[in-house]
Amino acid sequence: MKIGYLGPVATFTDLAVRHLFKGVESVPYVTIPECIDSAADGYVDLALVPIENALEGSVNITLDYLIHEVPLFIVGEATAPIQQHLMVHPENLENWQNTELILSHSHALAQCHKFLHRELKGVRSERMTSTAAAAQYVREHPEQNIAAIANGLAALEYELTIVRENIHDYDHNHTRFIVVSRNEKAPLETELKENGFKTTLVVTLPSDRTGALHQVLSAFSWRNLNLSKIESRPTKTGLGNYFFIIDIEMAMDEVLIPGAIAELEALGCSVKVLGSYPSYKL
Ligand SMILES: O=C(O)C(=O)Cc1ccccc1
Repeated sequence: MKIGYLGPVATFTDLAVRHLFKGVESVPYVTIPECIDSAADGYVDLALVPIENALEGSVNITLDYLIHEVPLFIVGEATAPIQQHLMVHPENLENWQNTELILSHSHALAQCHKFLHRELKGVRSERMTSTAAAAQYVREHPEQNIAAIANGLAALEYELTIVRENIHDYDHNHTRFIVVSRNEKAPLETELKENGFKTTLVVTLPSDRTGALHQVLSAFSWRNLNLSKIESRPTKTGLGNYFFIIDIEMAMDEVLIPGAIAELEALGCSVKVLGSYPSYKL
């Protein structure tokens, strides 16, 4: 089995792959769409990508790509704690406080916003495709006095020196990753024990119907179906048109979820099941 992930080596996504799938062949991709495409095209069996961060919210590119671009299913999810560190090339260690540029993934920069504002005020920051891509760039450019925000494995892998540890602004910094596959029932060969199940639906409301969202939510509530997330994303067909992405805290069954879907369809909604899958804590 092969699994694609947002690379290069030592991203947080790579750490999640290593925890979830010990010893499995993994293939790094530069961007989230490239990674998802590799699963859609069958170069890899599964792809693992970040979808949501506790501090920064959804990774929109992941949601949008799954909804609009590829016929893939979510077959698993994993939530991992995230610790961000500031690191520099050892040749710039003495002078790191005069760093001129901070590189990282946009979510990592946002997770350390207060730290950067407090301790490195006025220093420019630039987004990279991932935290590890930032660390790799810093390794390859010792002539520049720059720093990366990334994890401890990236510091080891790219031989950088951590100058400030745990610079994320809030302790409860967790990221949710999803595993996607062309096969709705692809088994996850993991030794970890699941921590519950989820089913994710994409619901499009009938346009301009008063109270439609209220009716949608009541289809879940009177069946006692607990929702762990509801998020709207633009359909990209015009201002004011949205999909609702709804996570139900339960595996697909034969009665309750199909009943809720039938009720939503009777209300004029269109419903797509993005997946019903086990959930893991890393
Ligand atoms: O850039 C990475 O290392 C990723 O895997 C994406 C990401 C960025 C910030 C927090 C969690 C995941």
